[in-house]
Amino acid sequence: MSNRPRIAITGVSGRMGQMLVKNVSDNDAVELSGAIERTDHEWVGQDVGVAMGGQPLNLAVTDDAAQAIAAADVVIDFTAPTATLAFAELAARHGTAHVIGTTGMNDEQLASIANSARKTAIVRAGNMSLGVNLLVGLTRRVAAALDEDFDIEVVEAHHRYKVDAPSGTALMLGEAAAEGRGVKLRDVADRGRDGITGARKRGDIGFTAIRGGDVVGEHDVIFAADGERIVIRHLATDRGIFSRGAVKAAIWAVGKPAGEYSMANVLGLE
Ligand SMILES: NC(=O)C1=CN([C@@H]2O[C@H](COP(=O)(O)OP(=O)(O)OC[C@H]3O[C@@H](n4cnc5c(N)ncnc54)[C@H](O)[C@@H]3O)[C@@H](O)[C@H]2O)C=CC1
Ligand SMILES: O=C(O)C1=N[C@H](C(=O)O)C[C@H](O)C1
Repeated sequence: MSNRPRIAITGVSGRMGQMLVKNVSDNDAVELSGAIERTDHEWVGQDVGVAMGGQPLNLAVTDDAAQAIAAADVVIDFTAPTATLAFAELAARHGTAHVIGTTGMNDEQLASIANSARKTAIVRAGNMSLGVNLLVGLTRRVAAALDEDFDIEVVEAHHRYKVDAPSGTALMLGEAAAEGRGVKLRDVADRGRDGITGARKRGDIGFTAIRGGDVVGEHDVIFAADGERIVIRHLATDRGIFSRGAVKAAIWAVGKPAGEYSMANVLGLE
């Protein structure tokens, strides 16, 4: 009997799901114990390795999330908000740790996640890469050092299939900038300019989203003043950075007390 952490992965046919299956099954320190997809998905019942076009991994894709989550120590979840809420409730019921990469959740959905985190450890981040989580700290510090003569804009670009905007990462960076300035993002966020918008309001934090092609994920935080501009940039070229971060978070989360944690906690950045 192995005592390696047993990891279940949700949405295994997805862009992130497939990357996670590969990283977890290649990692000798952990065991891939569950491969979950939505009911009616054509992969359900097939070996997950074969469904991905590779060698068998001796694990069938299941739509029985309750059973797979109950049998795991930790579930890694990059799917969609409503699915993630249901997985969080299952993880809480079974005391399974939960790593959430899903973005696009509204305030009510985030409150439901916080409720599940009263019963199990949840690591949630709009971006699981080391680089972006370093950038978050940097953005907070630069925003704290500058006054409102510097207009803050967050610009992000992603592939044509992304369904939410601004990206989870853009919102993390916006939150960090607002924290640095000592304001609430909800009071200063300017999202979706169109038409006669009027001049920019001093102190606002603006968001712009570009969608196209196969862009993995690009984020700029711009501090623009009269006569100078600071740009902090992160470019992702490989989804492996998110996936490896999520596996690190999963190993870290096993055995942690109930609560909601960030990647900064996992990476020891705070
Ligand atoms: N936090 C981070 O570092 C990152 C977060 N993401 C986020 O992860 C999420 C997924 O992204 P992608 O993999 O690109 O999307 P995708 O559309 O390729 O994959 C989503 C998968 O979830 C599955 N799914 C949906 N509902 C389900 C359910 N009820 N049960 C089981 N499976 C279900 C779909 O069938 C699909 O396979 C998005 O919210 C994205 O923004 C993506 C990359 C990095
Ligand atoms: O949907 C994606 O692809 C990504 N989503 C995350 C986000 O919303 O920030 C992280 C990364 O940028 C890729």
